[in-house]
Amino acid sequence: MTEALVAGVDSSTQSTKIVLCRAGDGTVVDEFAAPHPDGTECHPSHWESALDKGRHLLERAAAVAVAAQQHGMVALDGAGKVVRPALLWNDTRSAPQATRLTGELGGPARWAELTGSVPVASFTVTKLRWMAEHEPELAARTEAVLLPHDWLTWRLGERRELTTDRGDASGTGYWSPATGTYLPEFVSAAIGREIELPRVAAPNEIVGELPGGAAIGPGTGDNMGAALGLGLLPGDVAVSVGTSGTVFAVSEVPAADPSGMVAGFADATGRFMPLLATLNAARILSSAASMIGCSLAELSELALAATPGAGGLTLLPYLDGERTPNRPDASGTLTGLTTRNATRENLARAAVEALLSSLADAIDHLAAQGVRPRRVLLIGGGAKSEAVRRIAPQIFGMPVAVPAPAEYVALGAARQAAWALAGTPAPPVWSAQPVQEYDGPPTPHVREQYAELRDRTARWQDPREEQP
Ligand SMILES: Nc1ncnc2c1ncn2[C@@H]1O[C@H](COP(=O)(O)OP(=O)(O)O)[C@@H](O)[C@H]1O
Ligand SMILES: O=C(CO)[C@@H](O)[C@H](O)COP(=O)(O)O
Repeated sequence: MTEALVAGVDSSTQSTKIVLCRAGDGTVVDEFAAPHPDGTECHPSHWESALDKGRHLLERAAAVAVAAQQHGMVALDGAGKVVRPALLWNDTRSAPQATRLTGELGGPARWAELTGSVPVASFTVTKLRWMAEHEPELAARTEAVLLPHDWLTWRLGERRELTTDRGDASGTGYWSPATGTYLPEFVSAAIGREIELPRVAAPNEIVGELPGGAAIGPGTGDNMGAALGLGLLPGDVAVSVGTSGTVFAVSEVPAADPSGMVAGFADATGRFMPLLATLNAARILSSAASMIGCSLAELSELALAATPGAGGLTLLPYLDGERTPNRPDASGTLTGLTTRNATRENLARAAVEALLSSLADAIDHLAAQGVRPRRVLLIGGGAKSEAVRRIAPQIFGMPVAVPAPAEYVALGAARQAAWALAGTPAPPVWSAQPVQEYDGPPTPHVREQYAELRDRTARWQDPREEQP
């Protein structure tokens, strides 16, 4: 009898990826990828169209599950129609609403205690408030709100029931990882009334079937999917260089950081997942490559040809504002430029060092919450860069393990599908990917250069922020 196949979807900011795997050990037998519009808002129909192009993989699966970019606001009317393009995790227009909601509902400490996080513009709850203030007629038509993975799962299952999972629910700002319950008063504070929220399914629950009978798992947020796909263990810290930069770990206890740096999310297996997300990551590299007029591969070679510190050239990579730290109005800044260091190599190096310094700050904040990395795993599209791999240990001050490039978010979704199919208490044990170790001499002066620029610009780029 041929072994059952399972399919996992990753509907992320820039593209849709699907893997078809053997349910028993996760061996990938087929893959698919298709771009969809990125930006900071996107009509969900584009995600569905991209997914439909890969439906031939889903039709070979006995079970499927969808992981997707977190936080996006998919507002539905009473007939289940999308009322507006989804505002996405990287849209910063609701930053003022995040500030107001934080103050109205007890301040950062209470938000952290009740929801695990202090809301910034990424969080769904702030987008609901933005819509209520700026698009009242659309808010009045909104009868339910879903996340991107919820909506795709609902559409795949022929709209049987609105469901979500703990992992993605924990990024809304109106669900509590500590109690596992919704906070309807937070939704009412945002949109002015209670609206329908998806039921939070169990981590391995079958929540629907495809027309051909394949089971559909609950799905999850993309970072929760990546943790499941990596088989992240306590002590591991994942650093993902995708459209977003994320630093996360799995934990047996919920996090609650009143500073707002660490988001206290839930994972996809019933545990917790403290996480920091930056708005700028892989696109720091593509922007630098565009400025220099080179490919990403050439950018890597140029960066490796320069010396640590880029001759004093330092980039603050807040190209679209920044989420962590919460500086939505910031912009990128290049400093230290002289006739001596103005080279393509130094600009490429400064871009890589900016990306990695930003992520090193995130690792430090996670450690301050008690999550000290035993091992750092580097994943995401940006981890394909040899310069990123070789410079990361120097900036992080510790060795870095780079698993073989794979679509870990989609793999995690496929593993969840296999878990739902098996109905076992724990997810199936899948073969771990081989890792390549990178190490190098620490270069603390690079982070000192970065920290000085980061802190100096905070004083003049974000006048709204309270200065210490
Ligand atoms: N060799 C490379 N060097 C640097 N960046 C890369 C490389 N390959 C892909 N990327 C970048 O990785 C990003 C996509 O990574 P991915 O993890 O798939 O992101 P997401 O999950 O947000 O779609 C793109 O911005 C792309 O430019
Ligand atoms: O907002 C977050 C995490 O809180 C982002 O990680 C989004 O989930 C987008 O992920 P990618 O498109 O970068 O995978």
